[in-house]
Amino acid sequence: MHVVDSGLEIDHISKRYGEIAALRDMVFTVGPGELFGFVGSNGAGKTTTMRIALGVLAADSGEVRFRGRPLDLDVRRRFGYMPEERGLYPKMKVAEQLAHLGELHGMSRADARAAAERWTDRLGLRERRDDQVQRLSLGNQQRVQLAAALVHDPDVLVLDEPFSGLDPVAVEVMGEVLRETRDRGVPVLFSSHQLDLVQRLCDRVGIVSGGSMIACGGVDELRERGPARLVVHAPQAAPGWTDGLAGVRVLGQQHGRSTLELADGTDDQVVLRAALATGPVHEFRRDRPDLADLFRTVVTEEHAA
Ligand SMILES: Nc1ncnc2c1ncn2[C@@H]1O[C@H](COP(=O)(O)OP(=O)(O)OP(=O)(O)O)[C@@H](O)[C@H]1O
Repeated sequence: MHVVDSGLEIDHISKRYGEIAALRDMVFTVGPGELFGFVGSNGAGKTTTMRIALGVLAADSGEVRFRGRPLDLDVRRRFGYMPEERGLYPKMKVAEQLAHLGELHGMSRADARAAAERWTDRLGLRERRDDQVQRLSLGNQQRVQLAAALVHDPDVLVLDEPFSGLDPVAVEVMGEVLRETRDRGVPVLFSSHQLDLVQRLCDRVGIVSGGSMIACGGVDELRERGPARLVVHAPQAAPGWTDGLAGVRVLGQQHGRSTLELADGTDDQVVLRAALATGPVHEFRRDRPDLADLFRTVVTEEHAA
């Protein structure tokens, strides 16, 4: 029988903490070989979702499945997790700690040591292998945490804000490792407040607000849903040059470069002619809102509803 790998399915999860409804009917799927960015305001429910996805917290209702199976201990052992509250043993040495975690996930001692060596190399921690974790900088502790999530070659990777506090080089390395992991067919779910990074890295993104998924889809697909924009660089145009153009809203103007939002059906050639009437036009291009704009729009609409 051919079994379709449905990846990690979060199926209508709800969770209350007393009076607080942390999650209401949360639904999404991270397919095999998919890098999924989970974004939302503080307190939106990302960490709660991830903890339930890993089986470290129980849902009030709904189900999490991996490859069609509800979570049990065997399935959970094959998960890799980077929690928000970084749970490493502070006094243990880096390589020792990683090998220990590998063994806890069922690896032989030799395999666990080899994996610890491989990941410390890959994540630029070679020089730190024999340091106690508590002596490392926060960014390096985070690299160890990523190594800890990967050391047993997991089938699923779930990372709670893996990019926060990393320097630009570490951000690149982290991004590469996530893409490589995805390319091996692993579903990768991570949360972040760095929307530019999510836009650049992810295949799909989910925007969560008030404990529910309010927008979910391919990054380009979500951006396409937003209103069209024009970027116009007309250095001699005075502020107000678009006044009187129907369906045109000015989003920003700086150094002769205007970002305009066009209502549906607006003829951009009318805008071009108006720009040319001011003098030379060095740039004229269509654009779509980026993820940060989209986030602001959908979260504001949700709050207003
Ligand atoms: N142990 C707990 N006891 C009571 N309330 C909790 C607990 N953990 C989370 N909450 C509440 O549940 C809601 C969701 O919190 P959660 O940590 O999942 O959000 P988040 O999206 O991860 O936020 P952030 O971006 O700030 O990390 C919030 O209202 C939070 O205050």
